[in-house]
Amino acid sequence: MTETAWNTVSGSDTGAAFELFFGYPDEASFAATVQALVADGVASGIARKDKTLWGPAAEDESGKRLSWVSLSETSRPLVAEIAALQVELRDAGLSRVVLCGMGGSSLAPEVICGAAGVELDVLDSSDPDFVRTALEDRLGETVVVVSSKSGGTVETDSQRRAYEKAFTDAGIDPAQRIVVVTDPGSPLEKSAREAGYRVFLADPEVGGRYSALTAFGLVPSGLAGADIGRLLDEAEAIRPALEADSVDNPGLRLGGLLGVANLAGVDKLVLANAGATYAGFGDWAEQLIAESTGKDGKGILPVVVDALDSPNFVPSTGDEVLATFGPDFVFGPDAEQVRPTSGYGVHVDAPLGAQMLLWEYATAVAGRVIGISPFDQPDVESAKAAAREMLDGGGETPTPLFVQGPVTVYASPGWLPPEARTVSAAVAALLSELDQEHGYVSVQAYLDRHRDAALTGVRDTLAVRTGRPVTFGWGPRFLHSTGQYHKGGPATGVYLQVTGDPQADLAVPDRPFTFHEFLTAQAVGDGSVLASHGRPVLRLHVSGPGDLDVVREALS
Ligand SMILES: O=P(O)(O)OC[C@H]1O[C@H](O)[C@H](O)[C@@H](O)[C@@H]1O
Repeated sequence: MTETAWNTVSGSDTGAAFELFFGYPDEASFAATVQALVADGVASGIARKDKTLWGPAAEDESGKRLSWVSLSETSRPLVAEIAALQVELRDAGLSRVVLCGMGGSSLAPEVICGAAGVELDVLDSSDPDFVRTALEDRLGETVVVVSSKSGGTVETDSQRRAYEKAFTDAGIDPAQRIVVVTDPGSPLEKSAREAGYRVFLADPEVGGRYSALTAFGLVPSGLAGADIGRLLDEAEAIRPALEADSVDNPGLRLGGLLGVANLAGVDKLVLANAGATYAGFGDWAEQLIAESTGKDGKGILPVVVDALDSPNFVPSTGDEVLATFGPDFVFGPDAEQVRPTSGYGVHVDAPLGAQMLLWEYATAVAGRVIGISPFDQPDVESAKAAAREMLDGGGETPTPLFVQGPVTVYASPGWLPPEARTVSAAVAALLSELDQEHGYVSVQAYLDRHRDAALTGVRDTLAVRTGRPVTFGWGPRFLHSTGQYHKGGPATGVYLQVTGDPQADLAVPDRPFTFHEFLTAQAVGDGSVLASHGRPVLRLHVSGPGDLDVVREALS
């Protein structure tokens, strides 16, 4: 066990409500890193949108991605505009809000609404059962927010088409029900204007995963009834602390800690909720950190766990920073409290708006320390291209290796021994490929994340079985989050895909593919890209949702 030095920083002197508790094994390198960040004026540089902070190669992207620093001010006019629309919609009897959007266009509203205790149905899937269930629920009271920064994300486009058809078939004018959030000049802006939809344009100089406080975070959340004015207040209150070139700056400290840990070979961040009301924060932070840092063979893999006693949080494997968010203090020098094996731990207590801005700063700072550009996502496109190729009839149709009962087994070439001809043997072979120093297991379920929620339990099962970090992601949602890290980060993962036949497929209106064909193309496409990076991919395809028990058994 590495000895840890513990340290706190709080906002009590500045009037901002935050407290951070840090632990690190090597005080000298942590202090030197933070002092260098102070001396280089990194905090004030980020605040004034200095695009040179991440090196010449990153300048083009950084130059158009730094407006998130002042959103607590620049987004303020949206609050009244959204409130007026909310009243109008409520008066028209529209009490249910559905959000169609992926990654940065849906993860923030999900956590904001969860924290506020207001209902927001997030439709971030191409699973036909999941989409159909959303379409069939209270259509007469539903308003749909379609959010896409690029305006070209196929999942979001397909969901919009499905809702347009459902409204039209029900004799409802889609223009009365669809609200669009997009960047100025996107294809979605054009088609939405032509269709007569209400359009909110977002700040184009903010990337998707930094867009929580833009129209992408605020419009769906405000329409669902969250107090978005307060969210902006919380972010505004912590801004001075984040912009200060001071060793007490919580963004420099958190980012410095992540960066120093990563340079020392610690490449996972196990994130647990320690009593925060904003439970989905881990999923939001996962996208921010994985997409921002996971590239050029470097990066930090977030491992989001359910609870403080989840495997991977206790005990940890030694290549992880343990992190908690929320009010409950769990780390400390006492043996009674959690002691990270790597020596690196951090607890962040702050209201949601402050928490979001703080992690954005910290991620940008960590990017500088690690030496990557925190604003691009160079490897996300490869999976999209492979899915497109499959849908266009190109790409290789996968051949099953064997069938066992309701499970059909596929594997990427070159690693599964020919004698492994049961599901259990195939799983054991995949897990035997795990590097014991830095390896991780990524479980990727291309299923209905509401109906099949019980499958998430396999994360803990596999974490206990392997003693290694295990992530669980729903496809295609994770493709817009950890997907970048899987392909761009260190090549240490083993990948277990779970796919299934739907109860019934669903056509994507006016497109030459169905939702199930699209979902399958996404799984196969991403699997082929992972395999092309030399990583082992095992796919277990079940005949129906009832057959997931067989998969669960094979994993235990
Ligand atoms: O908002 P959109 O343009 O539809 O993009 C949704 C998501 O797409 C990609 O996966 C990007 O890597 C994400 O950063 C982004 O949040």
